[in-house]
Amino acid sequence: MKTIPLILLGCGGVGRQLIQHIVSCRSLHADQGVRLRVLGVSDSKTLLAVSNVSTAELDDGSLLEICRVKSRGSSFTALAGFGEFQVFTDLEVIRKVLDSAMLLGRSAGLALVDCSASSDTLKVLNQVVDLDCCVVLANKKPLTAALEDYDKLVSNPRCVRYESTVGAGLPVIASLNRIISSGDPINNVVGSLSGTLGYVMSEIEEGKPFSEVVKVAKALGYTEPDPRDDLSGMDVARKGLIVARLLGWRINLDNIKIESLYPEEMAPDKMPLEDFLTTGVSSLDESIKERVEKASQNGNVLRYVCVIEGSRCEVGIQELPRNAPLGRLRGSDNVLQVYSRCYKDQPLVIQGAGAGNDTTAAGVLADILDLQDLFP
Ligand SMILES: NC(=O)C1=CN([C@@H]2O[C@H](COP(=O)(O)OP(=O)(O)OC[C@H]3O[C@@H](n4cnc5c(N)ncnc54)[C@H](OP(=O)(O)O)[C@@H]3O)[C@@H](O)[C@H]2O)C=CC1
Ligand SMILES: N[C@@H](CC=O)C(=O)O
Repeated sequence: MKTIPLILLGCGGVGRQLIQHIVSCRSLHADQGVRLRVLGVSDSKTLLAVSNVSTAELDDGSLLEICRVKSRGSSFTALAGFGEFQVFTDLEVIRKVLDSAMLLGRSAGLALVDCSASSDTLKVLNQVVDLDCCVVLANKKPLTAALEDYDKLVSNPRCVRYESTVGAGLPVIASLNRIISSGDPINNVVGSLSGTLGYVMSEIEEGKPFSEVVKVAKALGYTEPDPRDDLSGMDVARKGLIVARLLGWRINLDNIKIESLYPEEMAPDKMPLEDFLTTGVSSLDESIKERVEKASQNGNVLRYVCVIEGSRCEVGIQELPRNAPLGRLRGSDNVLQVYSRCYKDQPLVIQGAGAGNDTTAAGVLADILDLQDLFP
């Protein structure tokens, strides 16, 4: 039986769902001859990990209890004395991850799985890459950091997977990689890549207020921890950048033209999230309703679109015919149209649920399993 030892960073909506998937797929994975050995799980403050990473693992009871505690909103300290694990805080967290990577990297192997929404994980991810470990990301931020950090992170492509960063569980990165490695030049990519903005746009067409549907999108697990990451277009820009860099573009986030749905004075550094959700977002209801109605009078709908073409990478609202491929999208579905030599007149189209904890965590799990040939 193959074993994949892993440490999970981030135990929010996606991280917890990943743990649930790992536990519920035990017998499926056993039939496939592979076992996922979870050595540790962290949130923003604490890492719970086994002391002997060469032989031990967090048992399923402990993993499920970790999920229960975090979904109640409690901290990991509520688990003191529950299972056979040690508690690491502050600098000890990185030390434990790096010690594990040093010990396992060249023998049993280690996958560091980033389901956080933090930029702070970049350093440890790059350190474990240097130690011959694998990394799997749902978190877009490390991949959208400065080019030199990105280059380092993806320097050993066989050991890096990040399918869930674009289109959640949809096979976007894998499909693009196949086209690229076959020498088929990709000329143009157009997509609707935000589950949140897709959901928001199609719900306001039904007459619901913007502020209300933003809150529902958050409750459904579609938004980033701060939904302004979605509404500013920044989350889509990150996905655009990940795709553009995969296509070989040497660009950074500030080379992307981004349209925000809220004014500068509501930005995270100027308005607390709570104020944005209680008063800020509802002050936008009327202007967004007018924009949607104007498009509707022209027989059109509004969609938030990402375009990567020529030397242009931009994300913003477009008014599109209701029956256009992007206009027909409903709910949190994403669509990506890829034009290349082989897909010249009719694009390759990848479409389906593009957000949500279940599909995102399923994408992360599939990425981990995809690495199995690198493990003994
Ligand atoms: N939901 C979706 O549809 C999709 C999400 N993603 C990505 O998945 C990631 C997770 O999203 P989601 O689960 O919704 O986010 P949550 O906010 O629910 O969870 C984030 C988790 O990361 C932890 N965390 C924060 N900083 C660090 C850190 N420095 N080290 C380790 N852990 C940290 C948080 O800790 P604490 O609990 O202490 O706050 C929390 O447990 C995001 O990057 C998101 O963009 C990607 C595709 C789709
Ligand atoms: N917040 C994102 C989640 C997936 O990346 C979205 O709405 O698409």
